Amino acid sequence: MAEVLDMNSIEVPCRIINGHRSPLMFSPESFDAACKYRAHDSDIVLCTYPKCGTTWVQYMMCNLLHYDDFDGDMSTVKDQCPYLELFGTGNLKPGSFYKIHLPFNSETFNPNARYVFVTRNPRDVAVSYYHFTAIIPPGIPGVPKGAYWFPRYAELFLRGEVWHGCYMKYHRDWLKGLREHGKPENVLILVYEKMKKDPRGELIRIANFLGGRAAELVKDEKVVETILERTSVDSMKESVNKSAASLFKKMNVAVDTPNDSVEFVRKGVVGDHANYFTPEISRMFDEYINSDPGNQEVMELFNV
Ligand SMILES: Nc1ncnc2c1ncn2[C@@H]1O[C@H](COP(=O)(O)OS(=O)(=O)O)[C@@H](OP(=O)(O)O)[C@H]1O
Repeated sequence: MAEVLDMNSIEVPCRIINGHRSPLMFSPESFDAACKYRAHDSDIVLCTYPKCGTTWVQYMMCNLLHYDDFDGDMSTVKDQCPYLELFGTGNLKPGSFYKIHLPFNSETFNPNARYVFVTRNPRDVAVSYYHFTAIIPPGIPGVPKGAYWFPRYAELFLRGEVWHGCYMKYHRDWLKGLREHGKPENVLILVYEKMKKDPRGELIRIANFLGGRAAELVKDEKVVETILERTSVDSMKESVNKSAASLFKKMNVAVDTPNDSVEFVRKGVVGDHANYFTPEISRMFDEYINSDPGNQEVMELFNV
C-alpha cells in the first residue's frame, strides 16, 4: 500500500552554517566565506531577504552599470553581480557589485560601502518562496508539487524554519543596522510594491543613487525605455528563466521543472497571496505581524 505523506511533518531541508539556514545545494565553503566577507569602501551590496525582488533590481542595476554589454543572460549577470553565498568570494575585488541574502552583521558591514536593500510584503514573499522551494533541487524530497502544501510552508515561514531564516528578524535587524551603522547617503531602500507602481521613478532613483555614468544614462529617455523593456516581467521571464536553467545545468544541478526553465520570474504581481491564503493563514500572519512592535515598522514600508 502506498505510504500516506503527512504534510504536517514536512520540513524545508537546510544546512546550518554559521548559524544561518543554507539550502543544501550551496557549498558550505562558499557560504561560510560569504558570511565572513567584509565589504570594501567602494563595493555595492544588494542585500535582500529572498523573493523580495532581488533579481529585478539586480537586472536594473546591471543595465545601469553595464548598459552596452547587457545581454540578459544569467551567466553574464552572475559575473557582473555574483551571489556570494552560492559562488563564494574568491573572484571579488574592491569595487565589486554583489548580492547577498545574509542577515545584518555589524562586523562585515562597512558604512562607506553602498547598500541597496529591497523589501516586499511578507505575505507575497511567502507564496513566492513556497513555489521556489518546491522547484529548486533538492526541493522537498518526496513531496509532490501542489498548492495544498502551502499551509505547512506558511507555518514554517512564520517560524523562520526556511532557507535564510525568519523574514521579520531579517528585516528588523537590517533596518536597525542600516539606521544605526549606515550613512544615509550610502543606503537605498527599495520596496517591491512601489517599484510595481512606478518602475520608471524607481529606476531613476537607483541610477541617481549609483551616480556617475548611471545617472547620466537615465537622462536619455530612450535608454530609460530600453531598460524598462529589458526588465519588464515578460522580458525577464524569457531572459532569466531559460538562462537560469542552463546555468544550473552547467553547475550540475538537476532541475525538476518542465521546459528546462527555472521560474526565478514567476508571476511578478502584487497580492498573489490572495490566491493562497485561507482565513486561518491570514489570522496566523496577522498575529505574527502584531507580535512585535518592530514588525510594524517593517509593514509601514508597504503603505505605498
Ligand atoms: N521584472 C520583474 N517585475 C516584477 N516582478 C519580478 C520581476 N522579476 C522577478 N520578479 C519577481 O520577484 C520574485 C523573485 O524574487 P527574488 O528575485 O528576490 O528571488 S531570489 O531570492 O533572488 O531568488 C518573483 O515573485 P513571484 O512572481 O511572486 O514568485 C518574481 O516573479
